[in-house]
Amino acid sequence: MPAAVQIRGATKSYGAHRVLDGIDLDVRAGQVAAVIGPSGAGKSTLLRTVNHLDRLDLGYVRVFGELIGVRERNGRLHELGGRAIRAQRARIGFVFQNFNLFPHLTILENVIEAPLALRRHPQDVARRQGLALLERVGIADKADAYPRQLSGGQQQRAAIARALALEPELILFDEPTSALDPELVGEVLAVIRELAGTGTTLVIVTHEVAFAREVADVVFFMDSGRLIEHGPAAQVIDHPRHPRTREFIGKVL
Ligand SMILES: Nc1ncnc2c1ncn2[C@@H]1O[C@H](COP(=O)(O)OP(=O)(O)OP(=O)(O)O)[C@@H](O)[C@H]1O
Repeated sequence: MPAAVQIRGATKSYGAHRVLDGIDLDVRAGQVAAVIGPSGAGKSTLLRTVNHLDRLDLGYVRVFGELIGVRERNGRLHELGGRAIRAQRARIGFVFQNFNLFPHLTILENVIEAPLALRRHPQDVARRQGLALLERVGIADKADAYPRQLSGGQQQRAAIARALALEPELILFDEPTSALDPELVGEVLAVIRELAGTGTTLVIVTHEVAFAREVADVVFFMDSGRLIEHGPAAQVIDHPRHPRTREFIGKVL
């Protein structure tokens, strides 16, 4: 079975600033992976390359064996077209820091938009499945409300329901709780915790190191565009080997 996510030689610069510097990373199918590290380390950029929201200068990403955003021809990588990239993206759930719900659609409409447009599910089937997902994240009573009428925690739970609606085998979370007031963080982590037990592969960029230790099978510590250390959560967080990891963990825990 191919790795759920395989990243090789990921390198990317903005101008003279090398944001990703030759990263190799593997996440096995069904694993929960957490990516931690200081601000500016390149965590979000790395995550965004996994569904080609950001493009690599060098290296490649495979998701379940398939090259993402590029194809190989004559030993070189060539960009795929927009339609092919969108089709790949539809198979990968993505939860953004700032929810990214459509403001003009109700919560239920947000959740069923992709199944209706991409999977051509009949309206009643999509609505039934959408309501079940909202039930699962605990906001079924908000189905007909608009995003602005919900708290940040409720909006993020709606965004998770939306990510689940296409039944992805892989879900990427980009700092899902960092835009939330502290008292709302727990309700979103509870939903992610529940997902972590279901066999879906999750990759979570997070500042919540204690949460990473609790749910992650594998933790990746990044600094200055490099992958410094990785391994089981108990090792990387409780017994870090690298001095830079030790310094970071010492500050945040
Ligand atoms: N579109 C962009 N243009 C220029 N620089 C960028 C762009 N996106 C990110 N960067 C820079 O790349 C570096 C890595 O950013 P990234 O958001 O990936 O880090 P991060 O580890 O996720 O940080 P944080 O935890 O603060 O979100 C930062 O120095 C950031 O300023």
